[in-house]
Amino acid sequence: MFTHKRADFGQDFIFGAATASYQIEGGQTDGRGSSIWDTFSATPGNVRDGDTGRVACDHYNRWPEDLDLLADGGFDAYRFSFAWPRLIPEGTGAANPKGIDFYDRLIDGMLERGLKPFATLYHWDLPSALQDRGGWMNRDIAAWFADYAVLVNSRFGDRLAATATINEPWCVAYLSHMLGIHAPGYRDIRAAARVSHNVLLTHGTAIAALRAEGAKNLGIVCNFESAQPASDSPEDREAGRLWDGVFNRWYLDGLFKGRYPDDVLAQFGPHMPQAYTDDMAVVSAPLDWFGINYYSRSLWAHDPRRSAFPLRQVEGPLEKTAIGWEIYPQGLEDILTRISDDYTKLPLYVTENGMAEVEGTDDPRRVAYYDAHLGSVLAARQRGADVRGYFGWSLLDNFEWAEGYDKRFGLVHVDYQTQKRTPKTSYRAFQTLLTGANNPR
Ligand SMILES: OC[C@@H]1[C@@H](O)[C@H](O)[C@@H](O)c2nc(CNc3ccccc3)cn21
Repeated sequence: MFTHKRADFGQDFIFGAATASYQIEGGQTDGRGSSIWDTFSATPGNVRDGDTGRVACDHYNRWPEDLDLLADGGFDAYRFSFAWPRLIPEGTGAANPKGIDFYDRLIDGMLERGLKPFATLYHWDLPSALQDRGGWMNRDIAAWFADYAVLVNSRFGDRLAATATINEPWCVAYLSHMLGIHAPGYRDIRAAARVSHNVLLTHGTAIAALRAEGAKNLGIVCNFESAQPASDSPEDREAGRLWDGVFNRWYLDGLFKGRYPDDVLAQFGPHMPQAYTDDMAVVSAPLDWFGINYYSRSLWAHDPRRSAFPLRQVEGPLEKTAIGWEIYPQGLEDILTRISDDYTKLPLYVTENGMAEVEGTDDPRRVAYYDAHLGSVLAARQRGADVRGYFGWSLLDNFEWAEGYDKRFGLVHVDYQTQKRTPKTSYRAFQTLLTGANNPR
């Protein structure tokens, strides 16, 4: 079990678990439109074992059981995402009544169980029809997304505890348009530069539209890692700092200082959209809270072979998870205090933290991982960071993007042949922390 007690976090601290629509819902029916992850995963070579989200955890049909797992575990909140193609199949235009009905029932189901709905408007499943129109590379996506956000707010906003516009703009931009590892799979510095701006412009445009509708408790979720040099050489120290710019400072500086970091701009060079500086007031729109996803650290060395972003990742020596990420709890304390000290005094939520582990329901390593990272949250709070909540990633084993179903992050095991859910030891650890009991269902 954990070494911490619920009282250590204060009575108002929120504990939750997180998921995302494409990773768990399945339900490619009832008017849901195609998403870029449907097409990306259907393309051979993009996802391990050719896995897709066609069925996933069948959450579209099994959501009552999954909400029961959250309630029985003693969680206060559920971080979920809306599937844009389920609500507006073509991305713009007519809404899908069956999509609205699904999320109506899901959100009411949370409220009936005393779970606070923490919503994310976009967790990577862009409607394919919008990709046909340029997707994130088209500046018009800001208006398309704002209209979608206003629809969500009009139908569900009065029941949501908190709303994030976008999950992990770095993944939407760099991972998906520079590295090509996620959908739509571009490997193009010009696309990456333009999307790195458009994704934040879209966020800010949606915030303005939602404010005009009277929406409250608005934020964004960004992913951070502790970017460190692979050696003490000046070149490697510069490489570590540049990656910190790419992964962390681009978003922190953009959102909270209204400017992009010069070292990253220098790498993007002439590929930035013209007059992007005119958008920075919109990009840095005031927020009500800020979400931090943290998993690990990364080590970087100078790589002179590369004209842009001259760096390469180096494998580190620390214990690793089943997805190969080093276990480095200190990095969570560091990023929380850095954001609080250098960027914003907004309420902070750890909106994702967790680890991939080999299949099985007894997961002592994951218990130790969570215990250590919860300790980092406490340490950051003691250093003045206003951390208001923590969400474990993930409630369920699920579709892990390019890794398919091979990598399991769940507190609850899923047998994909039978869809049987089985709480793991780590779920029991949270249940004991949150309810004082270890009451197997
Ligand atoms: O990979 C685990 C989770 C993933 O399932 C979530 O959908 C996503 O929000 C998420 N973000 C990270 C951290 N960022 C990241 C870094 C490299 C590749 C992919 C994601 C991890 N995760």
